[in-house]
Amino acid sequence: MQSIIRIGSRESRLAVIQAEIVRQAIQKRYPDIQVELVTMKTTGDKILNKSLELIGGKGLFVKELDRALLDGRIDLAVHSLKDMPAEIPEELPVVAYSVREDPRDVLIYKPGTAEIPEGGVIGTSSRRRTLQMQTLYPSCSFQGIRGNVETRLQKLREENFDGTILAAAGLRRLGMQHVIGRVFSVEEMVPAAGQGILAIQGRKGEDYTYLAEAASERSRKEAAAEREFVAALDAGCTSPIAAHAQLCGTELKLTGLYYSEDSGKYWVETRAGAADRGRQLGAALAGEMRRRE
Ligand SMILES: NCc1[nH]cc(CCC(=O)O)c1CC(=O)O
Repeated sequence: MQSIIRIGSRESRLAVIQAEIVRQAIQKRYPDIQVELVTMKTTGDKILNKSLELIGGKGLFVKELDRALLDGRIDLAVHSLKDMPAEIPEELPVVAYSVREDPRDVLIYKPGTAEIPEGGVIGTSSRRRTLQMQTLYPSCSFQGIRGNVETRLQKLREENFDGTILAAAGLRRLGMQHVIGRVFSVEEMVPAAGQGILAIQGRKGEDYTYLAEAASERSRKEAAAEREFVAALDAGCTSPIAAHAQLCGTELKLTGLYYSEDSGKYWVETRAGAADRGRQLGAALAGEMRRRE
């Protein structure tokens, strides 16, 4: 085993905390190995003023780390699984999935308030969240809000927003769960595929048995079903298609959200299948929902 392990991550505070979770898990098991974080700015982080759609989508947040992994400047990269594109390069597979943090989305009210007023303005750039919020808060309007978690909370304080929606996972990892106003159930607001799970990416053909204790089989199974559902239906990174799976014993329960660009309607459905056949379950639910359109 190597004497030093370098873990790459984006520079945001949340990304560093997430990489640190993985670093500590490895360090705890292998105290004699040096485990280091290497942070880097990604194209997606540099161009915050343009919409993700214009600049080329999710992949932008991972490209620089992919390159560093290929070059051997880092040995692992830690990502929020939900930010990873459907197509992951074959040479850079996900070699472990973390235990899942709270997968739910939450609503944060403007500081000093405890509700969204009639006709209020919700800050979100996510079509998935906007679509489901229109059902929950039909009188509200929606405006884009971008940046990392801290920036969005700052915009909520200073700009004309009555609320914003974030992932509970990110807030909890940042120790900022006190800002949470309302927690949405995964049925009310189907989370993004992979939400709350950290993906640890490595190089093909290398031995990553040292990650065994940092990895969750449960997350791997849930992620397989969720990501297959999205991959089977997805038109692109800004599509509102969403999925959430829960392992219950030997069974996986998968909830999928399917959106039709033609009709502007969406459907949420749940289906169960064998725990070790997550991909088949994701594909089956996707096929079923597409036919229902
Ligand atoms: N889109 C940004 C992003 N990517 C990952 C998280 C944190 C939650 C997670 O790990 O799934 C967030 C913040 C958010 O959506 O509120």
